[in-house]
Parts: sequence; C-alpha cells; structure tokens
Amino acid sequence: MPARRVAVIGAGYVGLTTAACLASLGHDVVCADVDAGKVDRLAAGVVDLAEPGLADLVAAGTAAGRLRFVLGAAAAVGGAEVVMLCVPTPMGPDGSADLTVVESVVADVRGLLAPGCVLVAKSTVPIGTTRRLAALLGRADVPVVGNPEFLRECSTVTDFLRPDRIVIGADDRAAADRVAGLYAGLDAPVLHTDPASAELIKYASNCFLAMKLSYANAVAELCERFGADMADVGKGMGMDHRIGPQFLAPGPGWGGSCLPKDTVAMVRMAATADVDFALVRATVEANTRQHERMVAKIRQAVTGRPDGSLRGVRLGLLGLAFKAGTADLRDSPALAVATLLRRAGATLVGYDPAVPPTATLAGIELVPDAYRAALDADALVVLTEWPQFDRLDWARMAALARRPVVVDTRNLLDPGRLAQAGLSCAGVGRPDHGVSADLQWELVR
Ligand SMILES: NC(=O)C1=CN([C@@H]2O[C@H](COP(=O)(O)OP(=O)(O)OC[C@H]3O[C@@H](n4cnc5c(N)ncnc54)[C@H](O)[C@@H]3O)[C@@H](O)[C@H]2O)C=CC1
Ligand SMILES: O=C(O)[C@H]1O[C@H](OP(=O)(O)OP(=O)(O)OC[C@H]2O[C@@H](n3ccc(=O)[nH]c3=O)[C@H](O)[C@@H]2O)[C@H](O)[C@@H](O)[C@@H]1O
Repeated sequence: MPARRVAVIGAGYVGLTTAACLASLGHDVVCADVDAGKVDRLAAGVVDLAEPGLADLVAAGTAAGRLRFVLGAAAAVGGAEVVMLCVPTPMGPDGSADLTVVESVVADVRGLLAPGCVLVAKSTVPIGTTRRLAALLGRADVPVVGNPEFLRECSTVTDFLRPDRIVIGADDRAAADRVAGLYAGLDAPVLHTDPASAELIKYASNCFLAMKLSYANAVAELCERFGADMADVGKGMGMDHRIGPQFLAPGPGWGGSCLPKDTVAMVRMAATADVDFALVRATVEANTRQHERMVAKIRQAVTGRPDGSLRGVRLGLLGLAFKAGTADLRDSPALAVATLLRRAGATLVGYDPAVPPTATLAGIELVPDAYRAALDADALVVLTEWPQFDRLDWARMAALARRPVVVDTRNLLDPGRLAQAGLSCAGVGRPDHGVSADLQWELVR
C-alpha cells in the first residue's frame, strides 16, 4: 500500500498517537490542534503526555520529515488524502455525546478538502454520525468513513501498533480500502462494516468492559459478605477462556475520560430508539454505589461502623489519577470517592506521583510525597494502584499517622506486610473485617 498524505485533527491521546504511529508506518502526517501552546511544544519536540514510546516516535517522525504540527484544522487538510478527526466528544448536558467540536471542524474544512480525499471519524461518535457528517460536509467527492479507536491510556502506542482489530465502517468500499491501507504495516485483522455497525462496536465494547468491571465489583461485595476472596474468584472465572482474566480486578469504581461518558451516552442513544438499556444503566448505577461502598468501608475502618461520622477525621489519600501510569484526573473514581468523603466532613490530604502539588483540586490539600500524606492521618486510603506505594516504608508511614489504619481500594498492598509494620489493612473483595458469625452460620445450615 502506498504512503499517504494524512492530516490528523486533534493532538491528544488519540490524535497524537495516531499521528506519530502513522508517521512511523511511513505516511506523511500533518497533525493540527487548536491549542497554540501544545502545537508550539510539539513542534519543539516536547510531548506533554507521559505515554511510553510516544515522545520517541514524535522525535523520529519529525526528524524524518514525516510529521509536522500546525495550528488549526484548516492549516492541515490542504493536499491530504485522508483526514482523521481525533477531537473530543465529551458528555453533553443531557448525557449524550456532544458533537460540537467534530461538527465545527467539518464546517471549517469542508471547502478545503481535496477532491477524492477521505474524511475519517476516529473520535467516538454515536450511531448515525458518520453518515450525518457526510450530509453536513455536502461533498459527493469526499467520502466519510468511521474508524473507531480502541487504545487505552498508558499504552496508547502499543495498543495502536498492535490492535486486536481495526474496524472500518463505510458505505464506499474504495474509501474503506484506502483507510485500511493506512494500517497495512500492522499485523491485525481488519473488519469492514457499515458505518452504524462500526459506531456501535465502539460503544458496545466500552460498555461491555464497564459492565464486566461493575460485575466484578458486585461479586467482590459478595466475597466480603460470604468470606470468599475475589482474587481467587476472579482468577477462577478468568481461567474460562470465554470470560478471560482481564477487567476482573475490583476497585473503587471505574473511571477515566471514556467509560463514564460512553456508558451514559449509550443509555441516551438507546433511549432515542425507545430502548431502555437497563443493563448499561445498572452498570453505571453500580459504579456510583461502588464509590459509596468505598466511603462506608473507610467509615468502618476509622469508626468501627459503616455509617460512622467522618467529622474531624483526617484522611491521607494515596493516588488521585483514574488509573496508575497517568496524570489524567478526568472522571477519576479517586476524585468521586474524595468528593463523598469531603461531604461527609473529612479533611483530605492527597498525593499522586503524577499530579504536581501545585495543582488545584477542590477540597484536597496536595502534598509532594506519600509520607506527608500520612502525617497525622486517621487513615490512609489507596485509591490508585501506583506500584511505588507498595515500596513505601510502611513502618515510617505507621509512625507518622495518627492511627495505623489503611484502606486499600485497589488491593495493591500485602496486608501481611502492613501488619508487620503495625497497620491494619482493609481491601476490596476479601473478608478483612471477618464474616459475620450469623451469616457463616446461615451458610453452614
Ligand atoms: N483517551 C482515550 O483513551 C481514547 C479516546 N477515544 C475518543 O477519541 C476522541 C479524542 O479523545 P482524546 O484523544 O482522549 O482527547 P484529548 O482531550 O486527549 O485530545 C483532544 C485534542 O483535540 C484538540 N482540539 C479540540 N478542539 C479542536 C479543534 N477544533 N481543532 C483541532 N484540535 C482540537 C484539543 O486541544 C486536544 O488536544 C474522543 O472521542 C474519545 O472518546 C477513543 C479511544 C481511546
Ligand atoms: O474509549 C476509550 O477511551 C478507551 O477506554 C478504555 O481505556 P482507558 O480509559 O484508558 O482505561 P481502562 O484501562 O479501560 O480503565 C478504565 C477504568 O477501569 C478501572 N479498572 C480496569 C481494570 C480492572 O481490572 N479493574 C478496574 O477497576 C481502571 O482503574 C480505570 O479506572 C478502554 O479500555 C479502551 O479500550 C478504550 O479505547
């Protein structure tokens, strides 16, 4: 397949990864963003995202003359054979995906696209959007193709270069083949579909992942009640190839820039077709409940009661990002739990290795290391699974804290090691507080 001239609109997680990876595959890429500072930094070789391998690919692409950065979509699209939209589609006020940015880019570039160019929706867009964009574009000579992206933050480059599948949804097979040709250097199956199916594959996949997580969290609750251990239950479930071992680790609830918005958008999208997608609705509700359950767990650990008061209680929060390896705080479950703790009257001191203490987070005093978070704390709460928390000097943490109590919502730490350091440790999905004797008795009978 020939090298193509590609314009990538948006230089965020998806756009910058797409641009750098396509350049590494030999294409000639221009990447545009509206953020002038970001464009200047990228042009100077500075990559803000701490994604493994990304800065190297940007440097290599730039040095080879195959990757450039420009301000604004209009400056990127002239002469492009493929234009890829990688701009945000955030949650709108009613929960559905807000397509304002996507549509404004299409309006900006419609008169500038070369005849025969293919416009690609890589952003996550609701069913019907690809065809609607074709109508909005109003250019019979410019086909619009859906090509959803499945990469994860913290592994954007490897996920892009080694995808499980490439999905291309198009009404025009020649246009679809041109987009497929961009990925010819990758060893991945290509699934050709109509545009609606491609759009639904993206939402259905993200919702399924969220559902699996809410399910795992619900099973973890049962583990706590019945004295089972979710580590073993998840392992046993995951050994069935039809289930698979991933996405079964319980936690404080799932979050991030996509699963929360995409699940809610799916429910809204279904409602427009008079379908009550109760399963996805329950998935979202279970996640909210998971945040509340974490607060009850913290109350229990601090006061001995799941509804005990947190007034005057000082909590050291370890980890604020939505998962380890990123500074991304968007829809972080850590912040959702923190908000509930604050409302319950707790004073919050927080530390995250990727969040500078100079950042501002409402209601959380940020400190530069974990030991400062431990100082005078009534309990320490692990909210993000940063591996370095496991390597802390926990005896020192215990000495600094007012009370030797840890609530580990990620099951990151070894409770035995913490016990040696004099700390109690409650996790998720394991019988830390002991199963009630009544319940055990019921089970035996
Ligand atoms: N973050 C992720 O892991 C994944 C995200 N997606 C989807 O990809 C899309 C983009 O997401 P992210 O890359 O995470 O967003 P992001 O927020 O990291 O990046 C978006 C970029 O677009 C730029 N931008 C905004 N308006 C623009 C305009 N008019 N012209 C040019 N640039 C503009 C922003 O300045 C920003 O740099 C969303 O639809 C998201 O749902 C899909 C798969 C994975
Ligand atoms: O559309 C998107 O943006 C992307 O959304 C997710 O990727 P990402 O948001 O990077 O995060 P995940 O790794 O999926 O984690 C989501 C949340 O689930 C939590 N999680 C994950 C796995 C697990 O076993 N337990 C668990 O609690 C994480 O801590 C995090 O809060 C999907 O995994 C990607 O396939 C998708 O492309």
